[in-house]
Amino acid sequence: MLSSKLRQPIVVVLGHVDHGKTTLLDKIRGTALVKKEPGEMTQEVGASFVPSSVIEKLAEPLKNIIPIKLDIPGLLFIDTPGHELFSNLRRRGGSVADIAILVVDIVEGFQKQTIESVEILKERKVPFLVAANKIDRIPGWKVYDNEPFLFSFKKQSISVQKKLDELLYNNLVLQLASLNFNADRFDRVTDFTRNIAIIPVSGKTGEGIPELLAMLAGLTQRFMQGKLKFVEGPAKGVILEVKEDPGLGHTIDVIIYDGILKKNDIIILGGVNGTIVTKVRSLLLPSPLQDMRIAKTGYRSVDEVSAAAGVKISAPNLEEALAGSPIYSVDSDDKIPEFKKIIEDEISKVRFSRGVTGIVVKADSLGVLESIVYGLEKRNIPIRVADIGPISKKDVVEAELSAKDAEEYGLIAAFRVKPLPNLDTSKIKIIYDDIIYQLIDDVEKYIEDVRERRKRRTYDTLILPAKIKIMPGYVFRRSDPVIAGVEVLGGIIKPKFPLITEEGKRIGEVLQIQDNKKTIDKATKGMEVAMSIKGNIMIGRQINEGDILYSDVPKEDLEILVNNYRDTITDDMKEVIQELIKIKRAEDPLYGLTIKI
Ligand SMILES: Nc1nc2c(ncn2[C@@H]2O[C@H](COP(=O)(O)OP(=O)(O)OP(=O)(O)O)[C@@H](O)[C@H]2O)c(=O)[nH]1
Repeated sequence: MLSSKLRQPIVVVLGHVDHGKTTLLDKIRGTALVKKEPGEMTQEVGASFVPSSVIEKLAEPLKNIIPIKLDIPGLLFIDTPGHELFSNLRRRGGSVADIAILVVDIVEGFQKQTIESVEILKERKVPFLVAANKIDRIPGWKVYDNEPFLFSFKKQSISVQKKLDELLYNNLVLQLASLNFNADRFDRVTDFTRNIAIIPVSGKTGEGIPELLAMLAGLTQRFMQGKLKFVEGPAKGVILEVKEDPGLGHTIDVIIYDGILKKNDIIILGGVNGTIVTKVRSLLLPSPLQDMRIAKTGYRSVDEVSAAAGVKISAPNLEEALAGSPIYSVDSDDKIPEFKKIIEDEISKVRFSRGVTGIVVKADSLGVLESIVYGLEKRNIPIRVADIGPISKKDVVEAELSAKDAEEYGLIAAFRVKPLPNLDTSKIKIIYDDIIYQLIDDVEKYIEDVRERRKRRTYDTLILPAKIKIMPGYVFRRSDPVIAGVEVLGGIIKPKFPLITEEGKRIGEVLQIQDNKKTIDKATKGMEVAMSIKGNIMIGRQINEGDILYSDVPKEDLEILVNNYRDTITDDMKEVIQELIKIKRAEDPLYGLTIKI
């Protein structure tokens, strides 16, 4: 029988923050719970199983539109949505997840993390469909709880129907097209191998859930027969999370995607300090009748689990187990070296030390480390070391070595890891974040900032605040360039400084300064000097004798002056700064906002 040969597809949920991932997953689980017969739903760790009988029941009213006869046993949903756990569902060259639901708020459309989700799905080669969520928020939408979308849609007013299709087109179809994906509302797709199906749903009201489940089941069954073939042999899986459980010590939550895992099996997995070979002490599943999401305490022990399944493994020596690492069971000791090598090879691709000038990346799990490295490399940020575990002396030394070549790379990007005690990290920068993409953004921004600052860092290259007055009766040349006697009223003026009027209008830049016919490189308060000013100006037009001019100090230069060279600021320069801030604020409300003088 075919049905016994296919395993359940593993489904993940991704999307932008607050677009409704958790609500949608809860609704799917809740809907399934209502429709199930006693004993139909098995308990899992880190995942929820929705059996095909439930999906068929939910899709029954739709049988004329989406006819489904399911051969897969059901769908296995990974319970925690989002990038971080998804990263740990890694498998060589791809993901353990068979299909993903990309949740997008239909009203808000694609946001930053939606695009990042698409990128990460592309990278891991996971097909996806789109849940256009929160349709109940469309103005005028009438709620028909838990109905198939197509039924509820039919009962909406023409204007609401139009609005939905408009939002769907503008916020989803066009956005996906810009990422090179063809997509359409699921009931208009004729070729599912070329088009991504968009299913309008509401995680709040349950509308559209029947179609969402039917599409997931139908598509995986139809297009993934090969991948879903169940193999009776030893288990293959991935470590989702490493935990310390009361009374159990260190355990690992594992997703088994192939084969069967039995109590007392020898298992091989990746550890922080090398591969771990151990023996399954017990296989644990949540106790029956317990909400799987809060199943933290009571577990029941089983003799075996078969793919696909989420299970907690208790075994000796799991303290150093590595989330995101592959895990294999073997049926004979001879095979241990072979699988050890497979795991070592795979892990060494993700953990590396290259000796190039670049940053150091430290993370607490293999999958996350891999995602961060991938994200940084896509932004052309070089990486010297990528590794697991707390920040050590060696990491700091590596970052310091990079900093010698380029200050901006004297940086450690840390994901859920901390420095070891008593570590001197004063010579380098550490950026911490628990959100992968935030960390990548922050790293990129820091590198750019250091570069930007370096460009202007030295005092000699700063444009300093200055206030000058064109002395009446001392104009020697009215234009091209203007040559006039000026009095320095405050600050320091130098050749090449751009000048502005009291109204903030740019009028040219200082060409040369002379004192008693000798060219000088700067003039300070109280000096009366001859100055040439180049620019498209004429005395009598844009400026007049007796006018006051200021140097046009860029915002960054002012910040650097105040932050790094505070002791060079004289009282008269301070006054000029205050006047400059007033002038420049008219155009840039942020000018001088961050400085204190
Ligand atoms: N009206 C409406 N509100 C929804 C729907 N789905 C989710 N929400 C609301 O949107 C907010 C965010 O929902 P979550 O499920 O927490 O979103 P999430 O994507 O899991 O958010 P994170 O876990 O923070 O990334 C909550 O206030 C939900 O009640 C929906 O279909 N309709």
